[in-house]
This record gives sequence, C-alpha cells and structure tokens, in this order.
Amino acid sequence: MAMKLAGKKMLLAGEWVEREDKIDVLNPENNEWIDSVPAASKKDIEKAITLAKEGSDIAANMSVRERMDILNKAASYIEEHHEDFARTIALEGVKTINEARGETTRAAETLRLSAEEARRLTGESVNFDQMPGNKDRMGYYFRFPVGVVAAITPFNDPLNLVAHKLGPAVAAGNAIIIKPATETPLSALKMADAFMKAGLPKKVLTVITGRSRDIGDSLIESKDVNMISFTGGYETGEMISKKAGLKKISMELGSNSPFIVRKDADLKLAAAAAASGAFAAAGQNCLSVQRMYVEEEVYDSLREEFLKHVRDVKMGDKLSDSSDMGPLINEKEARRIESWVQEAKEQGASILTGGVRRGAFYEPTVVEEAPENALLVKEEIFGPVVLLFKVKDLEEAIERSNDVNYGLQAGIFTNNVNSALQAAKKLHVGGVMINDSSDFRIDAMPFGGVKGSGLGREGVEFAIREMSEERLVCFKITEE
Ligand SMILES: NC(=O)C1=CN([C@@H]2O[C@H](COP(=O)(O)OP(=O)(O)OC[C@H]3O[C@@H](n4cnc5c(N)ncnc54)[C@H](O)[C@@H]3O)[C@@H](O)[C@H]2O)C=CC1
Ligand SMILES: O=C(O)[C@H](O)CS(=O)(=O)O
Repeated sequence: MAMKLAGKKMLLAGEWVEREDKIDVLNPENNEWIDSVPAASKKDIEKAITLAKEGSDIAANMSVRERMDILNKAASYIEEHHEDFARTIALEGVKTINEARGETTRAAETLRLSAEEARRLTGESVNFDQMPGNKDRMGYYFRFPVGVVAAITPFNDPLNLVAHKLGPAVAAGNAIIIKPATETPLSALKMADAFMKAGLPKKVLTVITGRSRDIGDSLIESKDVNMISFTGGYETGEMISKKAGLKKISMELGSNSPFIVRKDADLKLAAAAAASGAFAAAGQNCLSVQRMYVEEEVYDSLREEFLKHVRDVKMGDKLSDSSDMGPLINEKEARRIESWVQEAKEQGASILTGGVRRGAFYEPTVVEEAPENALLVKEEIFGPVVLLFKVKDLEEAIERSNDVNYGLQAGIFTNNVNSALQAAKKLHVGGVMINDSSDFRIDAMPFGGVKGSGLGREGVEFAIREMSEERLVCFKITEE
C-alpha cells in the first residue's frame, strides 16, 4: 500500500480547497496511486485571478524586509522537512531519492537567494542634463512589480523549478498563480504550505491543480494576468506565446545539448562529466548531454572511457539509496524513446549499450553515428540516450552543434584556451561550459536559451528583473 501524502487540497488565494473532481497522482515507476489532487475548473481559475489581482496590491505594498523574512522562513521550513520534500519529489516524479535530496537543497537555496536579491532590487539615477535643454532636470528610475504572474512548470524538477518562479515573484512584490505539471503537483503544494506557514499574505499565492485543457486557456488568455512565466516543452511554449496576447512572457524551453571533446582534452574528466550530464533524472533535463562531437584522434579512447561510466549507471527503484537513475515519467514516453532509437537504428545507427525498455524504464543508451535527419539528432530526446559522433576538427563540431533549432547550453572539453574562446564565441546557446558538461547550473547564474530554447532569462537575479519593470521619475527644478 502506497504511503499517503498530504496534498489533497489545492491552494486558492491562500485557502486550502477541495473539489469533487480529482486527478490521481501516480508513481511513474509502477503506476501505484500516491495521492489525488483537485481538478480545478475554469471558475476556479477565474476566482484565482480576481483574488490575485487584489493580492498584487498587497504584495506590492510589502516592504523588502517583509518579503525577505517570508522567503527565508519558507527556505527554513523546507530545510527542516528536507527528507519529506525529497521523498515527495522522488515518489511523484522521475528522480532517485539522492537526486531528489539534491533538488530539495537547491530549492531552499533558491528561496534564500531570492531573499538576498530582493534587497538589491534597485534602480539608478539618470543624467537628463546630458541632452541640450535639460540642465534643470534630474531623476532616477526604480523597479516596480508587474502585478499578477502566472507560472506554469514542468514535471522534471517539480520543486526547484517552482522555487525559481515563486521566489523571484515574491522578491519582486508580485502575486503569483502557479500551475504545476499535472503529473507532479504534490511538491508544489508542499512548497505552498511552506509559504503559508512563513506568513505570505493569502491572496498573494495560488497553486492550482488541474488539467491543462480545462484551465490552461483561461489562465493564459486572461487580461488580468500581467506575465506568464513558463517552463516546459517547445510546442506548449509556442502555443502559449500565441494565445497570451500583449503581456510579458518568459519561456524556458527544451534543448538538444551538444558536448564537444577536443583532442587535447582530459578524456577521463570529459567521459565522467558526459555520463553524469546525460543520465541525471534519466535524461529528463533540459540541459542533458545529447550530442557528443569528439575529434577523430581521440574518438576511440573517449568512447571506451565513456562506455565504462555508462555501464556503471545503476537504474532501479527510485527510493533506494543505491539507484543512480529512475524511470521516464510514464510508459508512453519510454515507448517514444524506444521508437526514436529504433528509427535511427533502421537508418544505420549502432547501439553501443542499452536500448532496452522495461515498462517506464529505459536503459542508459549510447547510439553511434545516428543519421543527421533522425529524430534523435534533430529533436530533444528528453530521455537517457546519448549520441556519439566523430568529427575532424573544432569547426565541424561547432557547425554541427549549431545545426538544430535549440540553444540552451553547450559543453566543451579542451585544454586550449583559444579553442575554448572560439567555442564561447561561436556556439549559438545561452551558456557555454568549458571543461564541464552542458548540464552545469547554479541557481544564481543567468539561465535561458536562444532559438527554440526560449525567451528571457531565469536564475534568481534575472528572473526578478523579468518580473519587475522600470518606472522613471523625472524632476523639473524651477527657480524659486
Ligand atoms: N529551459 C528550462 O529551464 C527547462 C525546460 N524544460 C522542458 O520541459 C519539457 C518537459 O516538461 P513537460 O512537463 O513534459 O512539458 P510540457 O510542455 O508538456 O508541460 C509543461 C507545463 O505546461 C502545462 N501545459 C501543457 N499544456 C498546456 C496548455 N494547453 N495550457 C496550459 N498549460 C499547459 C503542463 O501541464 C505543465 O505544467 C522538456 O522540453 C524540457 O526540456 C524542463 C525543465 C527546465
Ligand atoms: O531544466 C532542467 O531540466 C533543470 O532545470 C536543469 S537544473 O536546474 O536541474 O540544473
């Protein structure tokens, strides 16, 4: 019998409410029932938006010190209930308990960073007298909140990616409505609880659970929502940006990350970094290493070293301390990956290891020389599959790295500073990691992509900027 978690109610403008219509939350590993959450209706969304509008005035009038105190208290609550949060992430999502512990630690840190950044949310003075005829003017700008933020989050980091919306929204003085992924609502509800216990005024926060088809459009299209902060897949992001109309949007979408290994690189470090960057969260990570471009002189040695690491990855029970990798979010996704690998195989690719599915689990898989037009090469795999390619030089590696409609982060291993700088200049992505994999991130750094990987930047300081706007104040001084 599965353990029952709190989470049956959703948070509507600070009130915990139930609904008769429910959505079951299942453990992707075995389809066991974990809990159920309310399926919100269109009426619920409309009410949440109306109350959030009132909440936005309350939030904007909270002093910076009040915002900081609430964020720090919510962080402390998560730290005090660390294992409980980690178990929730691991049960409802795809992460192993060790990965879930790491995410919990990061989520608390993201909130503490938000508290710190709240005190730095300032403007600057403006020299009006730089233009002729403005000698008697002086002024400054400050930042004010956007109002009501609607945040839509994915299943793969069900706590920390909620923290990346909620922390900055509160720091900037906004009200926020969060719609977590339908598969993983429990972590977000637990975070909401942390904020209620920390004293966040009620109307400032809603965490609404429901089916996207019932509530998605009302949230996205509402004229009373001032900003949509979305993290998820490209197609959903594109659909949202078309429906949103004239409002701020920030989009953190998927990717298909390249990882370049030059002949002068430390191959042992490169192989270890690639394996860790490819199979975290079973590859369900927007930064996951997907395409490895390795110079021909070192290709065989790198491949051998990399395969050793891949074969060491222990796939299994998410709650076991000894598991390195869990399942896909559901069997349908595992079947999709299986079919993409099969398609590449039929077109001549070789499977060096893995390639086997058991229910929602898919073994860590390495595919060699997949054809350029295969789905595995062009699209985001979002699963535990890595592609290996031999290239003749850096130029070819960069050209092929850029040849997709994504550009979140890239990694390059080299001991030549010139190669590193060339890559930094020419890779068309939001972040270039030198002697690290594409999967490197700290929560304070600017984070986001180009092309189909998104619009705008997260990372606490940058998300706060996106969730606030400049207001200019100009004095015309008159002689007494
Ligand atoms: N750039 C980044 O920071 C990150 C990007 N991602 C991307 O997210 C994707 C995986 O997450 P998924 O949850 O499968 O993505 P998804 O796009 O299917 O869903 C994301 C969110 O959008 C909601 N949604 C779906 N259809 C909607 C609609 N019609 N109206 C309103 N909301 C709707 C979902 O319920 C969920 O809350 C991958 O592409 C991954 O790369 C994931 C994590 C971080
Ligand atoms: O988006 C992802 O898949 C993750 O956000 C990357 S990270 O924040 O866990 O590093």
